[in-house]
Amino acid sequence: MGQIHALRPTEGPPAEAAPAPVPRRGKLTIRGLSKSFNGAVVYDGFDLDLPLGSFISIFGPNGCGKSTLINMISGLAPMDAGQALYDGRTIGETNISYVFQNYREALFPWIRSIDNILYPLKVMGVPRAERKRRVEALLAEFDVKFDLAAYPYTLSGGQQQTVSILRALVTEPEVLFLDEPFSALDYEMTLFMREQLQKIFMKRSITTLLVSHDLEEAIQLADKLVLLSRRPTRVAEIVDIALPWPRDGAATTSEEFTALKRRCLDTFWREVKAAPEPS
Ligand SMILES: Nc1ncnc2c1ncn2[C@@H]1O[C@H](COP(=O)(O)OP(=O)(O)OP(=O)(O)O)[C@@H](O)[C@H]1O
Repeated sequence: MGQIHALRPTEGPPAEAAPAPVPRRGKLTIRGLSKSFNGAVVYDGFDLDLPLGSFISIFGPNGCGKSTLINMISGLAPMDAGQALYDGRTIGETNISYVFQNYREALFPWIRSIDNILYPLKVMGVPRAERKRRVEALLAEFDVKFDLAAYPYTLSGGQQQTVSILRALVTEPEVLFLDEPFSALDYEMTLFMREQLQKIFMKRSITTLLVSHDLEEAIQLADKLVLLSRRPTRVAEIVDIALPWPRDGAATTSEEFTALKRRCLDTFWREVKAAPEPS
């Protein structure tokens, strides 16, 4: 998958004239999704219903199709068959942002970090005063500890990914897709980013779909954890994570958290042992 930063401008009048976004509480409905690569079936008639306005983590065995799933339902990759509807609307009618694992290739190196963040708003034709308002509002929520006037290549990995995430959020998306956004960061930075993301999510309740290889992260951030099987991929289990927010590092060692992790691991190992890894 190319490391692009997908932004889908809202259709209709310029953002200044648009009303404040109303959080949607409908469902993301995936029906009859099928996908094969060179004859290898990844999905075959896959169905899934998820509540909008929630933080959803997607976890499963290596190569089961986690990225393929979010790429298809975000419109970045074609489905062979099936559809995904957001409260009854297609992805083309929904305002989304996507953050990739590889932040280095996602940012424009020739413009300053702040201009990377502002870029989608410029493309959308948002007037200057509104652009300033949106960025200031976002920066008030996100603890940025570095100079946004710096060029991306002068920043650390965590700082660059912060810029990517801010750029994704500044368009006030209804749905945010995150494909292993922290996997290239060191542990300290990862913990900090998880905290920042929770702060944003608690305030904005953006529908968020996170693909993670890290079960602790997947549980810590999610309202619901979707556990996938081996290919052809189906839903092995959907686990409700009803832990109080925010969930700091200490929360991940609580008895309740540990029990949830054990339950998810039981399902994971059952699925992994039930079928050999496909070639
Ligand atoms: N563009 C492509 N062309 C051919 N095969 C692909 C393509 N994209 C994905 N695949 C294959 O589809 C399967 C699912 O890939 P995908 O990257 O979605 O899985 P994943 O669960 O996200 O993987 P990982 O756990 O390694 O991150 C894998 O076998 C992969 O090799």
